[in-house]
Amino acid sequence: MLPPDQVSPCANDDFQDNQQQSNHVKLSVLHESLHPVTLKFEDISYTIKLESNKGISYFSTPQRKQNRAILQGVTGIVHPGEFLAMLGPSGSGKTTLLTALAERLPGKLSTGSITYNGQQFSSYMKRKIGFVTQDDVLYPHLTVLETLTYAALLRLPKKLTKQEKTEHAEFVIVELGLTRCKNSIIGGSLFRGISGGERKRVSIGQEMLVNPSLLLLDEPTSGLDSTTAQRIVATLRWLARGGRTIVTTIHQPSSKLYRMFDKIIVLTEGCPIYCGKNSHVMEYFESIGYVPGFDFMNPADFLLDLANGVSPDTRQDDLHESLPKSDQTENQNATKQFLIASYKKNIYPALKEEIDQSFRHPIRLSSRSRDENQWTTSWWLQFKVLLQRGLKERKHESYSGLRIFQVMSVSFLSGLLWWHSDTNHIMDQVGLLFFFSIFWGFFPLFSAIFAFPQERPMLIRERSSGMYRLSSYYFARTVGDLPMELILPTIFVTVTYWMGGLKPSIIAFLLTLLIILLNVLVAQGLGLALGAILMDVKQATTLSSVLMLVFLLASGYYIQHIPSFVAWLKYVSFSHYCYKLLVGVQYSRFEVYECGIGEECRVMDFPAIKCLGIDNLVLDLVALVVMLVVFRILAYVALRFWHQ
Ligand SMILES: Nc1ncnc2c1ncn2[C@@H]1O[C@H](COP(=O)(O)OP(=O)(O)OP(=O)(O)O)[C@@H](O)[C@H]1O
Repeated sequence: MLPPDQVSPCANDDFQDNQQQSNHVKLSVLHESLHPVTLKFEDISYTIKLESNKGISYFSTPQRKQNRAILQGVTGIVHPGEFLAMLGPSGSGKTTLLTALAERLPGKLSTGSITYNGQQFSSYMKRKIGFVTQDDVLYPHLTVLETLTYAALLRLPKKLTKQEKTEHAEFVIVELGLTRCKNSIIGGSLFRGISGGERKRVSIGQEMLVNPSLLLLDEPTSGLDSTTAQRIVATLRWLARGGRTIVTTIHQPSSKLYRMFDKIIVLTEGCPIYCGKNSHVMEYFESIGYVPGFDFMNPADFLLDLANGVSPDTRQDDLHESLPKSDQTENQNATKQFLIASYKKNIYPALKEEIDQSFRHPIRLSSRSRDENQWTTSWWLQFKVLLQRGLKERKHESYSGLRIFQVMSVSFLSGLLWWHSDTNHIMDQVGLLFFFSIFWGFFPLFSAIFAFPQERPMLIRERSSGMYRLSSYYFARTVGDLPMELILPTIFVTVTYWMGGLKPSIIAFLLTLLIILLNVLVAQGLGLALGAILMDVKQATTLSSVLMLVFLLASGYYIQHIPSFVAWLKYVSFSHYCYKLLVGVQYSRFEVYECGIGEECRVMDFPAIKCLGIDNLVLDLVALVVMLVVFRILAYVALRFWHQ
């Protein structure tokens, strides 16, 4: 396999001759762009509203929202096969521009337009764009190989077999120099995994896999050593030569790296001061009076100095000499203003003409491309892969010893506390049934709240690139949680039911278990819905604790004479239905208990049970099933609202 920097730009034929058959398949998918894209952006301006408070006191009145221009009049064109870099000081708007080009800005552009082959952004284009963000959003418990293999399975087209997709993932690993750490876990904030540079390469690899026509990268070399950075930029250049359009932001490239770009845009405070061919940049600045201070200066350093308003010592004209030298900031601002004005006068007209020219010959997507299935993989495959990935990622969490210990210890303790209670101690027995309904309401509810808010960044990233349907993700996530959600209550009920001396009947035991499992699913559904609606763990936890407290009190165990104007509360409490069903299964209509010495009373007349009224159990069952469906639909709708 040829290293990327040795690949000739037009060497597709040589390539095919030199590579083995298997490599040929991988390279053809990775190297050649099947749908070249010309990216044009014209007069882009983007403004955000900032809310500022005068003081930091809670009592200070909020000031009016201020507008802040982040981008102003940025124009450019990048053809297939070109590699464009955005340069500029920190805060100059590079990331914002890149995000705008990926159509992922949270707000709308104030002015300007972005087109892809002369057409607006579409769901078709969404799948042709690869976007590598500055922060790597990766699953911490997966290995490098697993991360890239799952991405390959989800993102590569249906026509490739599983084996071929896996080989692609392996190929990208070799290509990005990740072989040594391919079996290491990614790692997170609480446990160490691969290094920051390796994480960045995994993020790039995920996007490389899909053979994007337009690849946008936010600082792909930050935190990397110069050799690795060079290798990555060489790979990107190689990808560009395959007919892709590649745009990257870059902070402080070495001169060697800098020379690999075809075009550059230099930004200062959101305004462009240069946009065009890399080979012409020095010539241009020389023409307006700026040359590097010394012969071997890195051009990138020179440009960054200019973007910061720092003019080199050897300025050839004395245009600014009249400015007061003592005031450095003013001087720098004047330099920036001069550079912006020069751009508008000298570069913008030519750029505009180039864009207008290319608009006359818009590249039309072939009807085949337009009609191409919106999704690269089937619903079922997406579901299977997401389920498998979710199980792997969350097995530490779901099957954590701590969680199992928590449930087992509570079940043994409850078994001991209610040890062989019998019907004669009916109050205790009813208490155990109520405890079942409440414990298996709280536990799954609070576990489920975290599901969607925690996975949101990943979902945003993957859905933005059209990786899978929301429905396949939703089903995979909920189904993946089921085994542990159901195993733990099963163990709990088995231990506590028999230790607690409840009705010694297999049927009664199985019915009790089924009711509790249904209760668990309802509580889990409510947790998922609250998490998905609020998308904030803190708010969802607070609301859930209030709800559970209301359910606890309104279920009919603690208070038997609830005032009629709040009595309806029990009808919205799933714990109430669960408790009622458990009591109904445990006691038969004509069962008696010892209510005094030698005195027998009907169980149905026991105050707590009488108040509960255990007739119409079918209706209670229906209520639970309806809640199960409604909460899950609600969770899905809320998720769809957040991830349109
Ligand atoms: N949502 C926002 N709220 C407040 N300020 C914002 C927001 N988005 C962007 N900005 C501001 O816009 C400016 C440009 O931000 P951007 O991230 O695009 O810069 P950058 O050139 O990529 O910086 P860096 O190189 O440090 O990543 C910054 O000053 C930033 O603080």
